Amino acid sequence: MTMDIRLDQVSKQYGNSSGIENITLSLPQGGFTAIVGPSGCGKTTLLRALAGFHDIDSGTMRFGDRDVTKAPSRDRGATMVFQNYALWPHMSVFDNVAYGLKLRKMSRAIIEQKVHDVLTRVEIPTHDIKSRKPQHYSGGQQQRIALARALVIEPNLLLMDEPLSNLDAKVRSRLRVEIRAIQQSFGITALYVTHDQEEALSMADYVVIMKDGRIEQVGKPQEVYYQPQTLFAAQFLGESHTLKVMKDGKPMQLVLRSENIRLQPDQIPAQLYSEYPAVAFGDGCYSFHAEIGAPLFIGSTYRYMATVQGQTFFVDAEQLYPPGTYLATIPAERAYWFENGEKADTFSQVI
Ligand SMILES: Nc1ncnc2c1ncn2[C@@H]1O[C@H](COP(=O)(O)OP(=O)(O)OP(=O)(O)O)[C@@H](O)[C@H]1O
Repeated sequence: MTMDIRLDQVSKQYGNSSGIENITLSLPQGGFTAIVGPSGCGKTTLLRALAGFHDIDSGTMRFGDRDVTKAPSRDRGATMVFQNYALWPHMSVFDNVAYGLKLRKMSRAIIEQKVHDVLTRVEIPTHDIKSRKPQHYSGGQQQRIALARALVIEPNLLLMDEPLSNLDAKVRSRLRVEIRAIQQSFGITALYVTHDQEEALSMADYVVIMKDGRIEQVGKPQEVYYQPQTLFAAQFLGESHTLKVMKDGKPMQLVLRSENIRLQPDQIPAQLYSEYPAVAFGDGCYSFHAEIGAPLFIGSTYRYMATVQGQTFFVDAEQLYPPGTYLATIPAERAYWFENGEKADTFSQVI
């Protein structure tokens, strides 16, 4: 069975260091929610609190209609998939997956059926699962076995803690698609922790951005990427750069992403008549003059190091540009403005 999961004002401290603080979050039934954030921001603490692996200091957690705040882990019906697979090496794959069913005292025939079914759904051949141990499978296969072990007990909530970080890039991108498809086919509510923003954006229905134990922003992947609500969210996602600039006569922070900047050759040197560069607005774009250095070929595009009054940022472009002075332009809807760290309303005037 799967259900809505709700956390209200959940906090957990470890001595003086705060793990998570006042987390209020809903995980919609059957949805895939990814938590992303830098190391130490509290992602694992939140997952472990939901799993019931540790007590929380305050707040409530509900699984559907049920308050599980004080419920022991085994009564919550949440299962966890770990980075290191955590399969038992001395047990066969069959016994690994069957373990949770045996604890629930199911009949031998039902266990056989369920183990075969779930392994088939995660595409592990079942003819030799009683003789093969997990370590005789590839990393990607071991993670699919771990997923099968978590899913076979039909949990209310599937928790995944950086399940792909031990795998190489190619296997990782394939498993992203596979895990997402498996989650959808089971219709299970899932919470997935990663520090990889691409993973979060590409897999999830909802992305939670965390910083210092708190939630910065929650939204659909496109919302958090294109409409960041905090300076941190804007800086964290994408290849982002923060420039201190003058806008409408005020010093402000402009967060821009390398892929959104267009270059036009220009002879005018960077304007040096204030402490920070001045940004102009016209034709739906912000623009300023920048010095562009030699290109670096990074695969599908070139990356340029750009400088404006001593501040550097990268521009990604398919075209080859010789080093020199350029007008850098950014569509207004892709320019994120902050004043003293607070989101500023986008206002557009020619300056
Ligand atoms: N058992 C513990 N004892 C003391 N402090 C802890 C403990 N576990 C976590 N912390 C602290 O709580 C904060 C959040 O840790 P947590 O492991 O939840 O972060 P994370 O976002 O999962 O990090 P990472 O991406 O590095 O795994 C960190 O400051 C961490 O040092």
